[in-house]
Amino acid sequence: MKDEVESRDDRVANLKGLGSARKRVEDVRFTQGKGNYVDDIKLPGMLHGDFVRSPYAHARVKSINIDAAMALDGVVAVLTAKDLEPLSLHWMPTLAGDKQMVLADGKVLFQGQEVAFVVARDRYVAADAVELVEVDYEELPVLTDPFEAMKSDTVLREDLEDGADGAHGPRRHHNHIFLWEEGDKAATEEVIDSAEVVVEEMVYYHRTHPCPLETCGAVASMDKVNGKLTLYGTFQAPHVVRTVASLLSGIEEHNIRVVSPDIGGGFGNKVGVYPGYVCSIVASIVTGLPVKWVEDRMENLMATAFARDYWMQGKISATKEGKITGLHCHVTADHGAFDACADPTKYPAGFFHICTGSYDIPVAYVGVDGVYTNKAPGGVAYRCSFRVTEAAYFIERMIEVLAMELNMDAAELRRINFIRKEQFPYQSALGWEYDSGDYHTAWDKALTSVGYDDLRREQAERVEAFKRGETRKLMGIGLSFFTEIVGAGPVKNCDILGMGMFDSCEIRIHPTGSAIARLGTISQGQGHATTFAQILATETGIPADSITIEEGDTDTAPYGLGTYGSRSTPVAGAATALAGRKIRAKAQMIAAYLLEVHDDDVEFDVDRFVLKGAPERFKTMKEIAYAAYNQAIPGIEPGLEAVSYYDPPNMTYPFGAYVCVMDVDVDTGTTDIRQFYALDDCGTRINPMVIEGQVHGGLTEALAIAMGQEIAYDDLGNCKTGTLMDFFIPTAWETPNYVTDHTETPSPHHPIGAKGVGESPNVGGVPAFSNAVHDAFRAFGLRQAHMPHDHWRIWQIANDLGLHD
Ligand code: PCD
Ligand SMILES: [Cu+]
Repeated sequence: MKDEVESRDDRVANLKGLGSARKRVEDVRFTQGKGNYVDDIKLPGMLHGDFVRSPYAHARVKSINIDAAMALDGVVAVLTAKDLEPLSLHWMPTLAGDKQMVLADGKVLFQGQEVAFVVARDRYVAADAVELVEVDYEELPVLTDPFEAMKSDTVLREDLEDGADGAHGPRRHHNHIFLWEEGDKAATEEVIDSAEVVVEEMVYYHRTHPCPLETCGAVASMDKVNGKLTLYGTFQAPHVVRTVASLLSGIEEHNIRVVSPDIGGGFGNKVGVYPGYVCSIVASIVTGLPVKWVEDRMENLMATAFARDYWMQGKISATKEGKITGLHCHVTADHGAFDACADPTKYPAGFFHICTGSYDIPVAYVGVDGVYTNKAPGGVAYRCSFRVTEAAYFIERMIEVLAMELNMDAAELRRINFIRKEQFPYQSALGWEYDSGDYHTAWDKALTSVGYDDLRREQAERVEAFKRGETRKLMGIGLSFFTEIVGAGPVKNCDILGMGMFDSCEIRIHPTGSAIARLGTISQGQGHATTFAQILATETGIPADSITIEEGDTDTAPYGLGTYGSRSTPVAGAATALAGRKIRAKAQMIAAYLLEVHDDDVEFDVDRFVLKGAPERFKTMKEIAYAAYNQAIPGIEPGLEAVSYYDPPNMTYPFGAYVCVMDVDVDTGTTDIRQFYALDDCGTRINPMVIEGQVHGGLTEALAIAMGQEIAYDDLGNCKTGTLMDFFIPTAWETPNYVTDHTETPSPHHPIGAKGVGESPNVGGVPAFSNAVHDAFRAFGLRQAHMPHDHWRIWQIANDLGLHD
């Protein structure tokens, strides 16, 4: 009997439960070319769609002639707004309460906007036909600057001109979308006006793009005989897509099946609904054949959701000793042509009001003005839970600027303002309740690990050597301490298009003691098949290797709001733990019956229920599972299944301390990252190896954003960064070696104490990289220089500071 001789440690190890560095089970498939992505789906008779897109950023569409395209052999249909109008599908609702043209209706508002949808037997024929569609445009004045847009007579959204009120209250101007405010404005202004020290700065977080490896795509298949629509796609929220598709098309929701197969990275890009999805569905309904639409890289960069583009005007006040007294922030948010921002409905600026950061700031105010311009719509998280990276960048820049003004060490300034351990749960001035944290411990650990004092000494010597003309390289120490807010989250204040942001897990234990669990979330590479099985292993005593995790098929998975905003662990992870506990509760009754004792006389131990005080008498979970299906147990129904829907009482607040040490070449503007240290605290850690992978990935995206990646436009609204020749994606060459570390402060309200981690490295990483660049020039008076810090811009900083003279 192997079981009896196995030690308890062996049994724990065998589970591969919480805390074990279990290898990612999905990688066997991915590394052997066996992944199944949208473009791998090939259905009999499948047609292919491709878009005619606008070359202009703002133009009236005078006419569209499809004759030549239709005449091309292999072309089945060319859809324009006129075809969609009778179905009321020429416009669609956005996640932010605005509406967006599916196909150009009278005019175009950004370069790359969808004008017509060609459907052909072959992807290449479709592309050829796109060239044959003749569109007559009349160019209109282009607005690419949100400050200009708010003054201009040019009306971008003619459809809204009469309506004074938008989805989030009154609009001040025809190009204004909303003003959203939080905090006490009057009290904040009073504190700042009478403060001993005040600094003011404009901090710009430029427009960028998630640019996942796999672009967005969908395959729609309408089975007219049975009235069933199947939609495969790169969806980060498959259930929401099903509900929206049902509401828009009128097809009953049980007749729609949405499947997210393997996804090659999401990063927020695949949260929203795009015209390509709608057009594939319509085309499949019209033709009766499956229709595939997969965008190419240029289309992805130019037309699907961008991220950031926040102009943040800040004021921060403090005492002479450096105690912060107030924070004021006004944001001008460039949303592009339609407000398609992916945020919980009540928060048009996401969770930007986490911008007081990790500091105990007594009073604060934030106001965000959303503005229309002739740029692509979007405003997605891109590895940050709804505008949290903007907020963290803002406060971490303001802290640095304040430290300069006070002539103080920036690490010390942070230390004296951190929320103290005993203040948690902490109520922030802008309304959040931080669940738990221990910032001082994390900060001290980080600074000790990097040898902070020695680094500062070396930096000071370097500045002296530079002044003596002995070196042309400066040294920057980039500090960042961040608090994230993830796990949306309480249904009472977070919903998307009216759907409360709970999440779910359903588990079914098979007679032989293995299991399948399904969740309302969907992995895009995060490793859910690995980690969620670990939660269940610890909760149910069934080894992770015996549990299949399935996500993404709305016909089988319980309803959930999907994966973004690092919500899977805080919300679906909690549902998973609770579903596991329901299994365990039933298993306890079965075990007691089998052992012929009272329920309370048995207790759970790793993978079994043992008789209290007599652990040699036990029933393993395997035995219990078998009994659940094969014995008639009085008062207990057969089977072993559970489902849990979880509405979190609060969000979780992971945090971290990052340090980036960088050498900057004053003459070439090139940078060399010597060291990058990242300490993350995400509460209870499910899988340390997955966490490390998440941190490496997130830091590399942060590096990209801070050091070169941007979506840039010229004055005519031409997108200048529509290919990977111009849009920076770091390779192994630019990417430094990261040192990761952690502290572990559990969330008090999460069943297993876990917080999210996927987004943290972006939120904390961007300010660390950017602060390093700024810090290198601090001795020469640099206060604020906008990202991305590419070589040319760094060279310019040096030049403006007179360092080339
Ligand atoms: N404590 C803890 C936490 C966590 N974890 C792990 O880690 C991961 C993550 O998690 P989270 O944080 O919860 O998150 P999720 O929800 O899952 O996911 C999401 C995220 O995720 C990240 N990561 C990643 N990765 C990959 N690979 N891919 C991708 O795509 C991605 N994305 C990105 C993003 S961007 Mo947004 O969407 O923007 O909002 S959001 C996001 C998983 O697996 C989990 O389990 C652990 O272990 N522990
Ligand atoms: Cu965000």
